[in-house]
Amino acid sequence: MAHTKKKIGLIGGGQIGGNLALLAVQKQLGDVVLYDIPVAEGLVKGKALDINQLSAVDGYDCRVTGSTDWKDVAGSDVVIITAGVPRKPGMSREDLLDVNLKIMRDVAANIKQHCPNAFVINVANPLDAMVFALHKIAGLPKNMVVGMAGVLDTSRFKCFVAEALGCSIRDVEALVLGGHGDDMVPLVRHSTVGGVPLTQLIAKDKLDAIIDRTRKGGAELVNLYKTGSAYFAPASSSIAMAESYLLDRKRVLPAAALLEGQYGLSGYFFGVPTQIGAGGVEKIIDVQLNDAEKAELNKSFESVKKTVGEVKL
Ligand SMILES: NC(=O)c1ccc[n+]([C@@H]2O[C@H](COP(=O)([O-])OP(=O)(O)OC[C@H]3O[C@@H](n4cnc5c(N)ncnc54)[C@H](O)[C@@H]3O)[C@@H](O)[C@H]2O)c1
Ligand SMILES: O=C(O)C[C@H](O)C(=O)O
Repeated sequence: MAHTKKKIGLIGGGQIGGNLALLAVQKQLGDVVLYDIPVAEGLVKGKALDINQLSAVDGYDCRVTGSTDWKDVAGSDVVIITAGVPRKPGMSREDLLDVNLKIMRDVAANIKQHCPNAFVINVANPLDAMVFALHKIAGLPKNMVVGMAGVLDTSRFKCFVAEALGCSIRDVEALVLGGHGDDMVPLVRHSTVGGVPLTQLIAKDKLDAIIDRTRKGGAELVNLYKTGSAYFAPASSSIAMAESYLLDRKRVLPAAALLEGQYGLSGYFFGVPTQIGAGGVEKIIDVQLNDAEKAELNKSFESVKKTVGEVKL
């Protein structure tokens, strides 16, 4: 019988990779191949077995295979890359550039060979530079390559707003643009709670504190965990993007996409609102910004350009 279930290739079976596999199965998005390097064979085989046994309890019909062979990943509809080292307290994401670029060279070359038709979501840091390298090395069409950061950064912002107001997180709408770094741009003017502008609900000093906490949200988790970085929320955020592609939901989600003139910027992957559906990144939405917002976005873009400038392919 022909294989009709979707196939999800997860590259990296660490903290985020394992959670991605669990979520993909729980949402019954498709069969999963959890790939890692040979030294981590027991880890991916163990996680696969453990999740498959949970499936029996809960009645999920999607299977996870733990593998160290790219041939098993071949033909995936979606590939999510979490292969890479997480930072430790005191480090910036940019400090990971050399070590993670080495890993990305290997991963991107294998994607080119084994999964040329997949929608590929990169999660590894430094995010915007890694997705740039991935796109160059794998040679995939621009609409089929994205970086996950904006969904997570926006989700953090919404979480802090809901906490500050004591309101349901469901009614918080917000948008964080820019690179996945400390100068990301939470767009307060475009954020609402139940349709009411956020600026009417939270005093400026409190809002500034929320913006600051959002910008440093990754480091807050790194300082708590001490041996690595966030993994539950990053996994959920990546699955939201994969799901929108696989189910053609056409959700509008912030993602690092290749800019070609939007926001007056070009040539780099950068966090902007995108529409993700069966065509991958089907649209990039050019939000109208005022001068102050534009200046903040340009600053964030310069930071991304600087890091990408250090990428030697
Ligand atoms: N974009 C974001 O918002 C975001 C959020 C959290 C973490 N991250 C990044 O995601 C990455 C992974 O984080 P984690 O917590 O899962 O780390 P982790 O250390 O738990 O897992 C990483 C896995 O990658 C594997 N790996 C190494 N080289 C590989 C290769 N060549 N091919 C396949 N797998 C390989 C390792 O063996 C390890 O199992 C880090 O770079 C981290 O900074 C990004
Ligand atoms: O902060 C990190 O190093 C991991 C990730 O980018 C995050 O924002 O949680």
